[in-house]
Amino acid sequence: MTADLLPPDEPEAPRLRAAVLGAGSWGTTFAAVMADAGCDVTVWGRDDTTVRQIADDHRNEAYLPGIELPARVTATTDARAAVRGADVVAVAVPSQRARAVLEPLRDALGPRTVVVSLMKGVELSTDRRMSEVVAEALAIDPARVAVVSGPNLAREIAQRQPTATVIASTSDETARLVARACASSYFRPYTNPDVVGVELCGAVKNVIALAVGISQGRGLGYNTMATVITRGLVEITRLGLALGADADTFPGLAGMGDLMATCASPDSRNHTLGGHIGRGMTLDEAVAATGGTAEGVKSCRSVLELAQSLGVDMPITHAVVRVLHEGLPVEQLAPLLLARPHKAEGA
Ligand SMILES: NC(=O)C1=CN([C@@H]2O[C@H](COP(=O)(O)OP(=O)(O)OC[C@H]3O[C@@H](n4cnc5c(N)ncnc54)[C@H](OP(=O)(O)O)[C@@H]3O)[C@@H](O)[C@H]2O)C=CC1
Ligand SMILES: O=C(CO)COP(=O)(O)O
Repeated sequence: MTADLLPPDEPEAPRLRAAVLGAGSWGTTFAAVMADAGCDVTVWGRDDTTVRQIADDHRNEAYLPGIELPARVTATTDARAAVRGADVVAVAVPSQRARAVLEPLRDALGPRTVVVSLMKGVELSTDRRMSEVVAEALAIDPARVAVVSGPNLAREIAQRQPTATVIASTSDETARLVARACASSYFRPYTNPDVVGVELCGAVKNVIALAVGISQGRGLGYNTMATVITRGLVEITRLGLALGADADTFPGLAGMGDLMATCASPDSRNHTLGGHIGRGMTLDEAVAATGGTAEGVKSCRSVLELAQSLGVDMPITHAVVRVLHEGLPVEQLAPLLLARPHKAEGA
C-alpha cells in the first residue's frame, strides 16, 4: 500500500527527521507510520539484537513477528545519537520508565524539537500524566509536547490497516507538525487541544479493559461487557471533567474509540491480562503469561489516587485495584460493583 507523503497544501515542505525512543510494539509501529508518512526515522532500543534486526533486516521479530518495516526506519542503541537533529521525538517506553529514559537526554534535543508521548499510563508516586512527565523530565515548554492516543492497536497498524488517531497539544503548531509527521493513506490524525482529556482516556481505558477481561475470564457475556464499557466511559468522563478536560473528547476517538478497540481486541495486553486474572491466575502469573506492557496494572493505582484526591467516584477502577493489588477474590468483583447504593443513570 502506498502512503500519502505530505498533505497537498504543503508540497515543498522538507522531509522531517524523527526519532522513536522504545523499540517495542508501538514504538516500532509508530516508526513505520512516520516513515510511511515520509520521515527519516531512527528508533532507539536498549536491546542490541532487536536494534540490529531493525537496522539491518527491517524487522522486529520479538515484537512484530512477520512485519516488514519501511527502508526509511533505522535503529541504534545510542539514545543521544537517535534524537540528534530530530524534528520530532516520539516516546514509547513503559510509562513508569519514561522519566529515567528522558532525563539523561535533556541537553541532547534541539531547541525546537517536538516531543510526542505515545504512552498510556499515569506515573506512580507523582500521579502525573505522561505529557507532564515528558515536559518535566526534559525541562521543555509543554507547548513542545504532544500526545498521540486513539484506537491504535499496534499490530493492526503495522499491517497498514486503516485507523485514525488524536494528536493533542496545547500548541496547534506542535499538533500540526506531528500530524504531518504521521499522516498517511492508512493513518489519519485529528488534532485536539484537550491534552488532559485525550491523555486520561488513553490511561484509564486500560483499567476498564482489565475489568472487561476479568469479566470475560469469569465466563460472563456481552451484557456484562457492554455494562462495564459504558459505565467505564462514565467514570473516565467524570475524572476528566474534574481535571478540566473538554466533554467532547470522551465520545471521540481517544475516548469511546480506544475503549472499544482495547476492550474488544484479543491483541490488547490489558484485556488479555484481565482474562488471565478472571480465569484464576495470580497477578505475577498473568503478567508473565501476557508479555509486553499492560499499563493498567500499575496505572490503576495512580488513577485511583488521582480520583480520590479530587473526590471523584471511580467504582470500576477501585474494584480493579482491589482485585489486582489488595487481595479481593476475583469472584467478588461483580457483586462488589452491583451491590452499591441506588443511583440515577445520569448522576
Ligand atoms: N502496543 C500498542 O498497541 C500500543 C501501546 N501504547 C502505549 O505505548 C507504550 C509502550 O508500549 P509498547 O510499545 O506496546 O510496549 P512493549 O512492551 O511492546 O515495548 C516496551 C519497550 O520499552 C522498552 N523498555 C522496557 N523497560 C524499559 C526500561 N526500563 N528502560 C528503557 N526501555 C524499556 C522495551 O525494551 P526491551 O525489549 O529491551 O525490554 C521495549 O522496547 C505504553 O504506554 C502503551 O500503553 C499505545 C498505543 C498502542
Ligand atoms: O492502547 C492500545 C490500543 O489503542 C493498546 O492496548 P494494550 O496496551 O492493552 O495492548
